[in-house]
Amino acid sequence: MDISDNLSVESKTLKVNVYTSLVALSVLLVSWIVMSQSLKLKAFGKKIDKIPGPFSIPILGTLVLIIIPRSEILEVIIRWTRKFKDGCFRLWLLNEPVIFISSPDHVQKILGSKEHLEKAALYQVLKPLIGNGLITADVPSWKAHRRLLINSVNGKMKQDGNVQPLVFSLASLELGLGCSPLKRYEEDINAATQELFDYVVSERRKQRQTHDINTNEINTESSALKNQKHIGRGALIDTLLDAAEHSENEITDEYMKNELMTFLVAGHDTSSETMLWALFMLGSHPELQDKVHDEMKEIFGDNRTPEITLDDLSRMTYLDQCIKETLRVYPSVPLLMRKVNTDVELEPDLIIPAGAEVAFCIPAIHQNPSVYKNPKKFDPERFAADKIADIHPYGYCPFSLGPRNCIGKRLGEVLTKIVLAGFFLNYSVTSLQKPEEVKTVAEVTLGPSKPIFFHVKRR
Ligand code: HEM
Repeated sequence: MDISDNLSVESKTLKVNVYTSLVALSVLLVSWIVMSQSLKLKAFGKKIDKIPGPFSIPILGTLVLIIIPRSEILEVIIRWTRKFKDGCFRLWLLNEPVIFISSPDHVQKILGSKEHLEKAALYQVLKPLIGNGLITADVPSWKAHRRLLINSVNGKMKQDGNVQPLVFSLASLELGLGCSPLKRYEEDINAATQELFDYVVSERRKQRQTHDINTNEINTESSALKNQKHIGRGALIDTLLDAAEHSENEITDEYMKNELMTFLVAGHDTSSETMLWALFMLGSHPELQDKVHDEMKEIFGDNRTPEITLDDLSRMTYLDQCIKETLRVYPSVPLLMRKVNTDVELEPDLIIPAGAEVAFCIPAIHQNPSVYKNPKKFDPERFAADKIADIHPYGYCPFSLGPRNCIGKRLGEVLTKIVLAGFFLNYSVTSLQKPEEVKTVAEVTLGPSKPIFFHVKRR
């Protein structure tokens, strides 16, 4: 064996040693990461378990949830809200904790804060449908886009005193999409809508270009003609296209379609479920329905097909109370969820640890007996002008509250009101089932567990 053989054996041994050390180091590193993660999780779990809740076991979580039927789940959550101190309890969904809160002061601490704007992981299920639109957006892009869109949602209504066109473009579609036969074709509708948006975005872009060329060619000082360029603008799609023209906004076609889909999804079923529940409640309380009809007659006299204006809507105070009470008893979005970024001290002995997911069960918040006397009763008088101030501002949240509330709140209210106003001016309705016979099913929106039947009569 010569010296070069020795060197080659030594270098092989050295290589083996380096590999062994690297493998050992990697194993150590991975074990350290796993251990520190599991210690963190254990510490996190311990903090969560300081919050009371129904019986749960490690890994499998709160087992009882498996056997509760879908139509009972809301009632069970409301019961737990009443059972646990301060209306706060934790559930374990397998290994993932969720903390439910319901007291208005606690709700305010999270929804009212600028700190806790992040949505919970559950919202990811909506991403295939609406991508990074406002509802599912992460906080930085939400901030940029919310600022951009808010004026186009509310501004359009202020410009057009007559709100009827809004209803024809949105609510007629709403009533169609909200009804159950079409639910069967949901996938096809979604695919077709995406295709439609492709078409709408590209056509609108072409139209705008042609219009820009024409108005530039006219080259006149007439302000009327200059303004023509903006006729029809102010719609959501134009706000997005305007923003896309300024590259710093990074508005892609994909984002534009997702945002249009977000507004369609967020605006339609919510408003149509509200209309449905309002019909059901007023159809079950004929004396309240008569008051609504009297109000319509007072505003419109014998005109059965009026062009309803914003001014007319502001005079419909009793109908407004009925819609508010409908949204209290049947909030069309039953569940909101956030992830908190810092520890939140709800009470000195009740702390939500940073990183936890918090759920707001709106029906449970709306049936809090310390906010509402006799909470099960449908009573529009709660929202009369001289009583509304008695309601804690965070005890009523059908449109959520705080910085990340519903951007379409005003539009949703106007749509619902105008459709119901037209209806009660011309028709009377009787619900063929009693309220106690119809249960609710909480999905993304709050629907009835079975079809509701009405008898409708022309007045
Ligand atoms: C009665 C009708 C409506 C109800 C009850 C309602 C309720 C809500 C609620 C509770 C949220 C918060 C969701 C969450 O935090 O996860 C929300 C968000 C939202 N709503 Fe509505 N909504 C209604 C109508 C509308 C309409 C008509 C539009 C659009 C034209 C709309 C667009 C949106 C959007 C885009 C968001 C996300 C806002 C953001 O994260 O910044 N909503 N809505």
